[in-house]
Amino acid sequence: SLQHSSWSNVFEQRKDLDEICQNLVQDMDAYGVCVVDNFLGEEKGKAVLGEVLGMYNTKGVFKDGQLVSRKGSGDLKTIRGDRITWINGTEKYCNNIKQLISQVDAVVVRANKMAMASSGKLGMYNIDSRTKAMVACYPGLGSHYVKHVDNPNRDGRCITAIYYLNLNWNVKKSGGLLRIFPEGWLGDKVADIEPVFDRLLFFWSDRRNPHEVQPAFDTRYAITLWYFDAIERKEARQRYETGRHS
Ligand SMILES: Cn1c(O)c(C(=O)NCC(=O)O)c(=O)c2ccccc21
Ligand SMILES: [Mn+2]
Repeated sequence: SLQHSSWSNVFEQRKDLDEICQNLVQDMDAYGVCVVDNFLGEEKGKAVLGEVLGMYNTKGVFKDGQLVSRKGSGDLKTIRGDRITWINGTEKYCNNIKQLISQVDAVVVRANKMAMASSGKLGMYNIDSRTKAMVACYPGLGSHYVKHVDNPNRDGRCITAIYYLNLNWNVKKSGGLLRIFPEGWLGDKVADIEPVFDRLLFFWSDRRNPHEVQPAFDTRYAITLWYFDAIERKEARQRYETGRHS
């Protein structure tokens, strides 16, 4: 269909795949964090957003947010935090999300190969699989995510990729800033990432990148993929199977 054919040239329209991959290899070497703006372009980005909104408005798809306490003005309010659902992209009405996932896969796989050839840090990994896509929504009202490390204990995940869907997001008004505290950045430097529409973010999933989602006051949507290193993943499975897991 027309929609399908327009996907094939998404990179020609935006930036070509090679440029994005070189950018990723360099930034992961230098900072351990990489931001790619206008990843899909407005039309495709809006198509993905439309599918996410459709899912969000379909009862039972998103799990209820965890109850979190929000230090209000003195009183302790409990609010519902992030709401998530896991998809592999083959579900109904997810064709554009599926295409997004395959575009991110294409970047990660190609950058991994490029880094192996140029002995970049990304080349230390052999990325051969990933998690399903986690679609997350913060319902506003101060919902947030406490400072954490995605993969603190070598579960196999080496790169976190987050695609943000929030049109005209203004952090001053709506909060929801992602603050990363990169280990090794001198002083108390932090990376503040605004969750703006059609932005794709990559960062090392391990202890190099503790991060938090600051309180959001409007609904905040994101799609996250975690990419596995083959060896670390195999070792994690072995530990789990022999019950030697922490
Ligand atoms: C909802 N949500 C998250 O938002 C982040 C996270 O770090 N998000 C960063 C961001 O959205 O900018 C997570 O890391 C996470 C991990 C397990 C379950 C849910 C999770
Ligand atoms: Mn996280």
